[in-house]
Amino acid sequence: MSVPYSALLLDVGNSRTKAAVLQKERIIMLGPVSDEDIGQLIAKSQSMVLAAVGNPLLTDWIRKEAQRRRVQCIEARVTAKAFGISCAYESPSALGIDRWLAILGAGCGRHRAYAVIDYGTAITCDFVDAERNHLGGWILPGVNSMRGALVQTTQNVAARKTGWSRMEVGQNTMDCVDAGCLSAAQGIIYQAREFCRRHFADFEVILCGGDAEQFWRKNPDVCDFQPDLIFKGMALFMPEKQA
Ligand SMILES: Nc1ncnc2c1ncn2[C@@H]1O[C@H](COP(=O)(O)OP(=O)(O)OP(=O)(O)O)[C@@H](O)[C@H]1O
Ligand SMILES: CC(C)(CO)[C@@H](O)C(=O)NCCC(=O)O
Ligand SMILES: [K+]
Repeated sequence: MSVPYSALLLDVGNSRTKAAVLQKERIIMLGPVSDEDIGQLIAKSQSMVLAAVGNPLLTDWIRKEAQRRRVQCIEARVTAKAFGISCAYESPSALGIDRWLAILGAGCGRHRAYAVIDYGTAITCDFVDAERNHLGGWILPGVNSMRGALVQTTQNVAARKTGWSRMEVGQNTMDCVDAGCLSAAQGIIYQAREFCRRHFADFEVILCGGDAEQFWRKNPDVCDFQPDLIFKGMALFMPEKQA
């Protein structure tokens, strides 16, 4: 598939917005952006792809800003089938667009079955077989949400508000919480592999998302890390006319 010339790619997540620029076939990641950055980026663009799961007010403002500046704004949406991949949801529009983009991005040029794990505000894992059927997936709290939920629902468990202990096991409450939440999040890689072994002859596990790198570093032999997957998925939504 030929990827078009140059466009802004915006991923409005639940914690923050991330941007990238698509230049010819290359994705240049700009990282997290402030609302002010977003305005400036839109002003400089001719076209953009928008994918939003968070902050409806900001999303609406982005749409209006694009319209006002006459920037073509393509909104990525989930459909029953796209780029050869079929969606497992009976109501495809209920699937998070970030999940779909990770699925599509990971599917680019891949012929084997795969699992894609997105370590964001929430953690999601989605499975696609070698025939390019999305089988379904998992949604669980992200590491920060896990930690926050523990503090809220227990009397005597305290946790750090920022930063993480890197102890393998804790010898005090806060370290135990950190080690427990990080182990649980890491465990998804092994659970995904277990699911894949039962369902696929051959498979790969790919990680993306704001918290992914640390989990990949601990498990480099059993998974890949592709920080630009969501943007790769978004690039597919650019019409070819700009090529
Ligand atoms: N500067 C930062 N601000 C916010 N989160 C950060 C930052 N640096 C790393 N992170 C980590 O990234 C995670 C959020 O990941 P990511 O940015 O992929 O999620 P998101 O896209 O905002 O949320 P969603 O999962 O809803 O799409 C947080 O759990 C946090 O631990
Ligand atoms: C699960 C999250 C929060 C992950 O970012 C997002 O994809 C979302 O809001 N999804 C909608 C629910 C679903 O995917 O079934
Ligand atoms: K995400």
